Amino acid sequence: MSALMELEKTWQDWLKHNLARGVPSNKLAASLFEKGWIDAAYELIHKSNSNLQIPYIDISHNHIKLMDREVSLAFTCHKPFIAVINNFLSPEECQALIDDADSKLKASRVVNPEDGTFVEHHARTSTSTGYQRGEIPVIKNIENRISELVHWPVENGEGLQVLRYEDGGEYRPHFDFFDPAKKSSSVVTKKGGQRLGTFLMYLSDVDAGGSTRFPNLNFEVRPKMGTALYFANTDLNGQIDKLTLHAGTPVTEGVKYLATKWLREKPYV
Ligand SMILES: O=C(O)CCC(=O)C(=O)O
Ligand SMILES: [Fe+2]
Repeated sequence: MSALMELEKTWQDWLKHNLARGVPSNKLAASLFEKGWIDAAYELIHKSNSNLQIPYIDISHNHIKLMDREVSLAFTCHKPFIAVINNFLSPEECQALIDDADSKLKASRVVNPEDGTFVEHHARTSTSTGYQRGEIPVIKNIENRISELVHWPVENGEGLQVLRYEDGGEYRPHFDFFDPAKKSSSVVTKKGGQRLGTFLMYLSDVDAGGSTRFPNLNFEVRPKMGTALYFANTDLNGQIDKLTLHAGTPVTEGVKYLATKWLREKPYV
């Protein structure tokens, strides 16, 4: 049954009326979303020819059959949109990424808000390495799987990054979106536009610490090998959402490996 068809008659009339008078469908979808009718909001965006398309995960079922893997939703949050996806990667895929990345890791960098250059910073104490899209077969498969799950083209993804956090390693609270108010924004969005979503994959189990924490939302996701965490950095109107402030908390026992894929508004070429 279509989620739009399941809406109460008064809301269906409201929708028809506003569409007829030319209100953009993403604006109407945002109102549905605010009301908690997430499926209906996404269905509206998906069915309409709205210019603003956004990545979305179908949360109508607890298990999702993808082309090459069945995954399950362990946690969802509506505003901002957040989903924790279990069984997204196999242990073999996690190990293959770790094995390939291990010899290439270098100190991680962050974007300098003043000029858009990448610089080392005490707020991000991990080592990492970046890949081209499809650089090795395991990455190509994973990128296709992400694309299928979030309904977003592979071409709009930045290259995968693999990170390693050792004892005390962390990524202090930050946003992944580019703030239009910052000087660097025009430089970093030139290629691909805004970072609409963040797709993190935990490649290792960590004995203690190493959660991804959302300080403004009061929860954290603990790392578990093969689990993925997706969150939307902007709302349905394309506005940056400051509730997405997040951090990788210090690892206190063990080693945390993480793969990060940022999803852009437009093709990232
Ligand atoms: O380490 C984490 O859990 C968060 C990583 C992160 O925020 C990022 O790579 O942008
Ligand atoms: Fe981040």
